Amino acid sequence: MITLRALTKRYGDKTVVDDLTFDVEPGTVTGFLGPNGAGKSTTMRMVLGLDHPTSGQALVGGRTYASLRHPLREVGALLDAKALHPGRTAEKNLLAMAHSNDVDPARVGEVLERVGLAEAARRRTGTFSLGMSQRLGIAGALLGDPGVLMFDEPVNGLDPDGVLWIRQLLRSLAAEGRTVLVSSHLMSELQLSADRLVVIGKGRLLADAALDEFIAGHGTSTVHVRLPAAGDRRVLADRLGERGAEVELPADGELVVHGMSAERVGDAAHALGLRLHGLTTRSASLEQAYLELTAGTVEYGAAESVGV
Ligand SMILES: Nc1ncnc2c1ncn2[C@@H]1O[C@H](COP(=O)(O)OP(=O)(O)OP(=O)(O)O)[C@@H](O)[C@H]1O
Repeated sequence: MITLRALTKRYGDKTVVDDLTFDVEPGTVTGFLGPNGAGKSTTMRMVLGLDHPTSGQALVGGRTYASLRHPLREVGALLDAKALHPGRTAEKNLLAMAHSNDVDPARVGEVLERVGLAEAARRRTGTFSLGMSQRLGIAGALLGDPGVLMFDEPVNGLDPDGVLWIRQLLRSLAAEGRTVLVSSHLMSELQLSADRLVVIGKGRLLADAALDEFIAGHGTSTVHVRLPAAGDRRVLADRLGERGAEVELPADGELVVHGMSAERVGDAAHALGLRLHGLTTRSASLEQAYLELTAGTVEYGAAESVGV
C-alpha cells in the first residue's frame, strides 16, 4: 500500500505537488494520470526517497522509504529505463542490485526469465533496444519480490507485443496481491489495464476513483441513429428535441442524441412510424473523460486555432 498525506513539493516559489492525499491499494492496478508537468514523476520520486517532500508524507507499507531496511524488497520501480550501467551485462547489473539489497542472487535468473530476457542475460545493456531496457528495468523492479511496484510510462517506445506483455504483467502483479501504480499518457492502454485512476493537474488531486466510475462521472455516452430516408432525420430530431434530448445532425447522415437512452430513442422512432437502420449507444472513452477533467490544468497546451 502507498499512502500519501498532504504531500507537497515546492521548487522555489513553484508548487509542483500540492497537498496530495490518496492511497494506492494492494491487489489493484492504479493508473496515475495528468498532463505533462502535473507532478507525477515528482510524486513517485518522493515515494522512493529520491526527492524530499517540502511537507506532508509519502509512505510505503506505512513507513517512509528512508526507514525501510531493505527498500528493494518493499518497493520496486521503473522510473528511467536507461538508468542502468551500459558497460555491464544485464545479469551483472541485477547481481549488483541484489548484492546491495541483500537479495538472493538466484532471483536474478528468475526475474530475467519473467521479463523474457533470459537469452540476453550476458549482453551488455548498452547494446539493448529501448524495449529491452524497459524489460530489464522491470526485472530490476521485481528483483526483491516487493509488494509495491511503481512504473513511470512503462509502455514508452514499446512495439505492440511489448505493450500487450506489459498489460498482462500489470494484471498478473495485481492478481498476486501487489500494489501497482502506473503512469501513462496512453489512455486506451490504461483503459485496458487499470482498475482505479488517480488524476492530478498542476500538482493537485483532480480524481481518485474506480475506472468505470471515473468514465461515467466525467464523460457522456451518446446514441447514434441511422435512418434510410433523409427527411425522417429531421422529423425524429424535432420529436427528440421536444422530449428534452440534445440532437446533432452531422453531415455523415447519422443522428447523434445526447441525454436520452437508446430505448427511448427507438420507442420515439417507432411511435412516429420511422424506419431505422442503426441504433447504437457509444460509451464515453477514458480519453474523453480525462480531457474533460483536465481541461484548464494543461500547462503547455496548444493555443486554440483562430480562423483567418
Ligand atoms: N529539480 C527540479 N527543479 C525545478 N523544477 C522541477 C524539478 N523537477 C521537476 N520540476 C518541475 O516540476 C513540475 C512537475 O514535473 P514532473 O516531472 O513531476 O511532472 P510529470 O507529471 O511527471 O510530467 P510528464 O508527464 O511530462 O513526465 C514541472 O513543472 C517540472 O518542471
